[in-house]
Amino acid sequence: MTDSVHPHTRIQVELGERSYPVDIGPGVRHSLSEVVERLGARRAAVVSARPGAWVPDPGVPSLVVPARDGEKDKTLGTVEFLCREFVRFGLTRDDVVVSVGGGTTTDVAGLAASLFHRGVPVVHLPTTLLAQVDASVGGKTAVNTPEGKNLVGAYWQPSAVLCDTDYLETLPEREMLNGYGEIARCHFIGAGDLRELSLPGQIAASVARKAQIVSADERDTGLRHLLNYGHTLGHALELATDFRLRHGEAVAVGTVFAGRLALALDRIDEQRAEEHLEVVRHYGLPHELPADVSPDRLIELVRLDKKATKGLTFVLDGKEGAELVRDLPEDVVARVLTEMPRSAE
Ligand SMILES: NC(=O)c1ccc[n+]([C@@H]2O[C@H](COP(=O)([O-])OP(=O)(O)OC[C@H]3O[C@@H](n4cnc5c(N)ncnc54)[C@H](O)[C@@H]3O)[C@@H](O)[C@H]2O)c1
Ligand SMILES: [Zn+2]
Repeated sequence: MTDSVHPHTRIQVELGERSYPVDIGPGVRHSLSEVVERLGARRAAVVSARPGAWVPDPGVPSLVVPARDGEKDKTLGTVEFLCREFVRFGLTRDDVVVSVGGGTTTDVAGLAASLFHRGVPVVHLPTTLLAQVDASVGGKTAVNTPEGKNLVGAYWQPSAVLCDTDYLETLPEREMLNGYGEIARCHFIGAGDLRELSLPGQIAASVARKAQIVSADERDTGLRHLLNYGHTLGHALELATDFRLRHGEAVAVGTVFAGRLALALDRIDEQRAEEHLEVVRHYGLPHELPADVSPDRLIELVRLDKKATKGLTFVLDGKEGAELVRDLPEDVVARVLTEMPRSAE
């Protein structure tokens, strides 16, 4: 609560010396110059996918490098392009990289920052709901190769994240839904019921839960699995529909499925399984399997998921909360998939 002009919420990601604040609220982008000053940076390279008017003044000499959101440009080629721009500008390790854009831009700029001079501080200004609640927080950065998504990356924690909710004013409805898919899954991984909160409140609560999980397991060797709630089937659905379903939509269907699978395995009762459907529907997200995907195909894709070490592995709700459950019986998974509600087309 340090911004004198705009009310905002601050969530601290606790990681010892690498701890950082995530500020959430309308207008928080304007505190960029304070953040840059606190970091002691003399210059800033601002990688922005948004129009110039949305890029706040960093308060120091800066270079704005135009970027494009989207998976197509989330490549090592873009990382190289950015690094070369940084060199030409004379950016040093004592300066700062700023990203302004969706999760694809925060990912690619974050990776460039991690590599340039073996690591320059980075400040993210995520402009989509998904990037505000998920991609910009937690320090995972990555780019795609033609073989697959997020195959090349690094852990590089930002020095600060400014989630300006004003950015969301221009965000298309479908992109809002995409972010709600991640907010909905937070309900089942310990964030509690966020349905009655304001949008900034929902973002703050989702970030707070992610911050707790990341603090406990920065390098994804345990608790961080929880963030994949709904994602195992979600990833399979994205692939099976050739990305016709957006990530958050696929995660929403995966969340409903996770509830039904946990019920089938007697881990939760019927009411809790029903809550999965209610939460997903509350946010206006899809809850049915698309008509044209077969359970067999989905199971095949789940097996290929990079997070699945062996057998069928899902993050499932239970009496003590969600946890990673390995080696699930294939016949049960197949039956629950077959019994899922189906969309008409
Ligand atoms: N690093 C992580 O921990 C992490 C976590 C989750 C997701 N991700 C990554 O995030 C990416 C997805 O992020 P995304 O959903 O933001 O996608 P995105 O960056 O492609 O942006 C989605 C769309 O929104 C548009 N857009 C962005 N901001 C806008 C605004 N303010 N107004 C209007 N339009 C706007 C973009 O032009 C784009 O068309 C994926 O590549 C995924 O791998 C990373
Ligand atoms: Zn996700």
